[in-house]
Parts: sequence; structure tokens; C-alpha cells
Amino acid sequence: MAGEVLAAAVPYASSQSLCNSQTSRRVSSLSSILCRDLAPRLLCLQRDLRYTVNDAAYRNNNAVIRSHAKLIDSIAVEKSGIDERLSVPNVYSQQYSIAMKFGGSSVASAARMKEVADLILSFPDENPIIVLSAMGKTTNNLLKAGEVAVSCGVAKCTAISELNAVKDLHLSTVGELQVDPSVITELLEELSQLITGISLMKELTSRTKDYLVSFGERLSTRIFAAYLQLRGVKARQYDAFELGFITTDEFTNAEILDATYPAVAKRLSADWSRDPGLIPVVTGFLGKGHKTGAITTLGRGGSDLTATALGKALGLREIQVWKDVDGVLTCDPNIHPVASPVPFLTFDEAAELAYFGAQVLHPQSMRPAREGNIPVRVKNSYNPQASGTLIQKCRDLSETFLTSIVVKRDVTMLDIVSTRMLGQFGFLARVFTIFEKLGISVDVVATSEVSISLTLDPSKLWSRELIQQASELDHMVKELEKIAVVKLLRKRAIISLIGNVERSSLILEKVFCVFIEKGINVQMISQGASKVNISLIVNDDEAEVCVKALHAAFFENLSSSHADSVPCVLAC
Ligand SMILES: Nc1ncnc2c1ncn2[C@@H]1O[C@H](COP(=O)(O)OP(=O)(O)O)[C@@H](O)[C@H]1O
Ligand SMILES: N[C@@H](CC(=O)OP(=O)(O)O)C(=O)O
Repeated sequence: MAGEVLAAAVPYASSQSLCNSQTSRRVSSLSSILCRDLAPRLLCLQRDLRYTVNDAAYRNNNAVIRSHAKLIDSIAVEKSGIDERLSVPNVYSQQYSIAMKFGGSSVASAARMKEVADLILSFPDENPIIVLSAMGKTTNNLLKAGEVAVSCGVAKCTAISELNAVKDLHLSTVGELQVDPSVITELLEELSQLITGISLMKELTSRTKDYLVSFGERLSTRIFAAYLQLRGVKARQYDAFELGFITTDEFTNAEILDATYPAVAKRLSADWSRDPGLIPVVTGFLGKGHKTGAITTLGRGGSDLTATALGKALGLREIQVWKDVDGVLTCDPNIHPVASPVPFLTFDEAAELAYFGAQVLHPQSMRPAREGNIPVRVKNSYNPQASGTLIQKCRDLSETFLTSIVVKRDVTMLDIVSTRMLGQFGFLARVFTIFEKLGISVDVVATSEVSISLTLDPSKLWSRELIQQASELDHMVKELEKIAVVKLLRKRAIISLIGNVERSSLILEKVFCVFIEKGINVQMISQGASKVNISLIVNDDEAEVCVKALHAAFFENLSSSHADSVPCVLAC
């Protein structure tokens, strides 16, 4: 298909002699005059061109260059007011259009996989890339099986109930879907060997953990791609670590490296050219460490990030993440079931919400979407009719007061009061150098001239073994005590209010009314530079009461008084 697109572009080419550098210059000069709705297309074009220029295989491909020239010309035409958009071939729009990510809850069983397949096929005009997580609780079961294997002894490995639950689930799914079991038999055998290996070694390193949990996504995608094929769909399974997802070697919490985007775009584009109409089924969550070459994972819930990275790599029209809730909700429904969907969010709001504890999105997942300016839609695979949440660069905040309440539990807080051995600058610098050296991330900070209160990011701390955590905290306190009096306060919670911080006084007025009524004392308060978040620290055992009471005050007994006098604010 891409071959056809390129061939179609040849007659339109404005200059047969256009060379790569000329094309680059034209892209750059045009970027300055582009109106906003064309920017994402130009970005996509610039990136595509960069790959083309950098790639020896494409270097002499005049057809590619000519198609770029045609696209650049089309953008210029649009700028001058003559909209030829519909008659212009666009390389990407004729390949993949959207990414559809389905989480563990959406593909938890054979029945769910059938429904997800129906859902995908109910969009016949789309050319989707599918991203899947592991089925149901498979990731947790694999981790548990690994932990048990460390101490149970080789002879008992075959009896590990979590291992057998994983095997049974996948074998019964294959049976119910009438897929050939050979698509997973080798993987299941490899998994058993790995568990035996862990048992023999009596240790489960984070590198091995990533290899172990990778079986979840590798199994689910193989089954689902085979099932789509049975239904006559041209589906193909991809392991992200073979597709070009290159990451840091920080096992269990790896970061996607920039080299991923061109590698993935090149590979998927080439495969489409060979096989137009192809539907890739890609493992979420997984990557390949750039130094070790070993399988890495992107942190729990990382399949969201895989989907947004694919969206950016291919300049897709939209990234859809399909969950088991009607979108991003006003608070965690497990704490307060009356939570309702939030229709619109900005990338910044969604990122803040995810970072401060809303389980619904991976904390880093907004970054590629924001960089590529690709809208993200959060939808419910159990209720596709629900409109969900649309996350984009900007939204009208004129009606917005508070958007969502999120809570991060079991947080450690530090009160650090200077002994005045150092000046103020020296004090702050020394404190943060200690955190840097120990690799401990800080979430919320409030400072005065001689003291700092802050919370430690639990996700970074919890990724360490318990013993390591305790000794690190001990070491950190000892270091800080050289310059300060330190109080370590455990079992705190961060309640973050995501909303229109232009109205922070009104928000805080209401918050403090609620807290006074409930007799709750706020121990620290911080309004981040992001301007969409106010964070309050309370005791962990008060967190649920706070969230319910705040939700009732902000979302359940709405009076129009706050919205009336507010000017229109466009958040970007
Ligand atoms: N603010 C929120 N909005 C929506 N869901 C939330 C929120 N906070 C917590 N959740 C939880 O996140 C879950 C969805 O995220 P997740 O389990 O990662 O989905 P999936 O595995 O399908 O990707 C919901 O079932 C819900 O319990
Ligand atoms: N399976 C991985 C990755 C993931 O993204 O899962 P989910 O989409 O179900 O949150 C996990 O459980 O963390």
C-alpha cells in the first residue's frame, strides 16, 4: 500500500531534482508559518523526513522524497487558504490511523477477548494498531510465582498455584477461542523452565522479574492475534522488544529512549508496505534495554505508555486506551463509587493526575502524546457507548472549578529543620544533593527559610526490596542529621486537587470548610508550578474520609455560585 501511495505521489512532485537537504530546509521554513491544526502533520512529516535522511536504505528513494515534497506543498496551499487537504495523499493517514490499547481488565478472559475483537471490528474505517496488556491478574500472579520459587525448592515448583493459574487461564482461553494451542506451548514451557531456574538460583533479580512478567503480554498478544486471524483479520503479533522499543536498563521501571520512535515507525511502515491493511497486535509494557539487550518493563501499568509512544512514532490521529471504567473519573471509584467521568482533560492535568496516584493512567504515558500532540481518549471496553475522557493540549476551563481528586497513600514525609550550620542556599542544596546521591525522588515540597517539609515518592522507594528501603531511609536520615534536625513521619497521604488553580482561593476555601467540619488537620500544602494541582498532606488513615467529603462538597452538591463570575481561561 505505501508503495502505491508513493507511486501516486510521483506525478504531483513539484521538483524531480529536489534533494534531501532542500526538502529539510523547506520543512523548516514552513514550520514558522503553519497554523496550529497543521502543526502535528508537519511534525510527523519532519520526523518522517529525518528518518528518511538518516536511513541508508531510504537515502536514494526519490519517490519518498517526492511524496514529502508533495505533502509540504499541500501544507503551503492550506496556509494560503486553498484547502486541498482531501485530495492530497498523506503517507501516514493511509497506513495506521489509531492506537487502541486494551488493559488487563479488558482482556481478562476468552469472552472478553471476543468482545474486544468485536469492538475493534466495529470500526471498519480505522487501521488500528492494537496494544494489549497481560490477561487479568497475570502480571501479579507471575511476580508471586517468582517470589514463591525463590524459597519453595525445585521439587515444588510445578505446584506453585500462581504459576498454574497463569497456565490454566491461557490454555483455557486458547481452547475457548478455538485457537491452535501451539501459539503458546513453547512460551509456557519456557516459563516453567524460568521458574525452575529462579528456584535453583534462590534469587529473583529485577532483571529476571522483567523477563518473568514479560510472559503475560507475550502470551496475551499471541492468543489475540491468532484469534483475529481466525476471524479473517490480517493480524500480526509483535513483541515490543523486537519491534524497536529501546529503553534504559533500569529494570522494572525503564524509560523509553528516543531511538524508539524512528525504529518503530520504520519497521511498522515497512511491514504495512509489504502487507497493506495489516493489524499489528503489540505487547504493551515491554522494551529492550539498550546496553544489556535484555527485556525491560516500563513500570506497572506501562502498556498505556506503549500505546502513546506508538501514537507519537507514527503520528497517529488518536490514541485510545480502553479500560473498565467510563473514562477518567472525579476520584478513585474504589474509594467512592459515585465518582463520575471527566469529559475533557489537558495533557498536563492528566499527567498530574496520573503522577499523583490515579491508577487509571501510567504516570509517564502523557509525555509522548503531548510531544506528538496526539489526542488520547480513555474509554470503557465494557461500555463502549460511554463518551469517555478526551485528553488534548488545550481545553476551555471557564466552567471548570475542580476536575478530579486523587490520593497517593502510604507516603513518607520528612520535616527537616536547619541547625543553621549552613546558609540558606547551602542548606537547600545540601539537602537535595543527599536525595540525588541516594536516588530518592521527592514528590511534594514546602520550604521556609530554615526548614523543608517534603514527601518521598513511594513508587520509587517501593520498587526496592524492603530491607534495602529501610537501610536507605536510615542512611538518608543520618546524612541529613549532619545539617538538620530530622523528623521522619510515616503513613501520610497526599490528596491532590486537580483543577483550575486560577481559582485556588475558592478551592481552598471549600477544602478548609470540609476539613474543619471533619476535624482534619492539614500537615503540609503545596501548589505546584504546573498550575493544575494543589496538594495537601494528611494522615493516611484520614485519606478516605477526606476524599469522600471533598468529593461530596465539590461534585455532589453543586451550586452555580462559583461558576458564575469566572472569566474564560484556555488551559494549554
Ligand atoms: N480517577 C480515576 N478514574 C478512573 N479510574 C480510576 C481512578 N482512580 C483509580 N482508578 C482505577 O483504575 C482502574 C483502571 O485502570 P487499570 O486497572 O490500569 O486499567 P487497565 O488494566 O484496564 O488498563 C479502574 O478500574 C479504577 O478502579
Ligand atoms: N501487565 C502490566 C502492564 C499494564 O499496563 O497492565 P494494565 O494495562 O492492565 O494496567 C501490569 O499489570 O502492570
